[in-house]
Amino acid sequence: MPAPVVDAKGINLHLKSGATSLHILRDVDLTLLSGEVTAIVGPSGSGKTSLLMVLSGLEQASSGAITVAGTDIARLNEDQLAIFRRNALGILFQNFHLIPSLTALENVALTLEIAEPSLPWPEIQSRAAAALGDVGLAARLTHLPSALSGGEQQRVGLARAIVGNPKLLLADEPTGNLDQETGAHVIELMFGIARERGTAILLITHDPSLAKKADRQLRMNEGHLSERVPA
Ligand SMILES: Nc1ncnc2c1ncn2[C@@H]1O[C@H](COP(=O)(O)OP(=O)(O)OP(=O)(O)O)[C@@H](O)[C@H]1O
Repeated sequence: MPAPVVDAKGINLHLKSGATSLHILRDVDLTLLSGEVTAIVGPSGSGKTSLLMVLSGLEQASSGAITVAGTDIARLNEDQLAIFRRNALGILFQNFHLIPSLTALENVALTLEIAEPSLPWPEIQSRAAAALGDVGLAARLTHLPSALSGGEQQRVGLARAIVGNPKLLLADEPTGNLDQETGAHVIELMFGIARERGTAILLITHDPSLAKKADRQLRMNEGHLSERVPA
């Protein structure tokens, strides 16, 4: 059996809020396999985003062990973590975070250029265009974000997240700003691309109908992560 993309064991996260220390993640274990889509649901403030922060190395766990794509991320310094994020991770946010002055193609190309600076520019452009084609935006390459619908902007975000072929795609409420139908379309594209390429996906969502489309559903409650028993 291939090694999991994410192997996290006994993760605890304490954060300071003024004089008090909050226990945000409590003995979290998580294994994510290549090509598998896992959804996390749970109440607001239960620790879902915090878990994504820890898995991406943006927040350091207080205890526990985390291996992502074969790398023990606790051993990496800030510079190594930045390289790890560029090479192994794709991240999709609720707010699309596109650069407003760059076209769809330039937004995706810029990410690839940063991740793989040695690639020749024509190859960067053709891979960025292919990623936009994969999300159905081949006819929108030269549009600025302001000339794209919300769903199209999030598809540019998805193209940007997958253009470097990450092993792990982290998506935090990626459909939160979209209507139900548009959101479902983005999710289907995302799941299809990930399954085809063997990317592991961790999706945070408040929408039970989207969570149901995942291979596995987990529930975060007060920092505890458990299997979700579907209603
Ligand atoms: N930098 C921080 N310092 C102190 N506390 C924090 C910090 N970031 C998050 N928290 C707290 O950690 C808890 C978990 O937050 P988190 O954002 O992970 O929840 P969530 O489940 O993603 O919520 P939501 O569904 O509303 O996005 C919350 O109580 C939050 O106030």
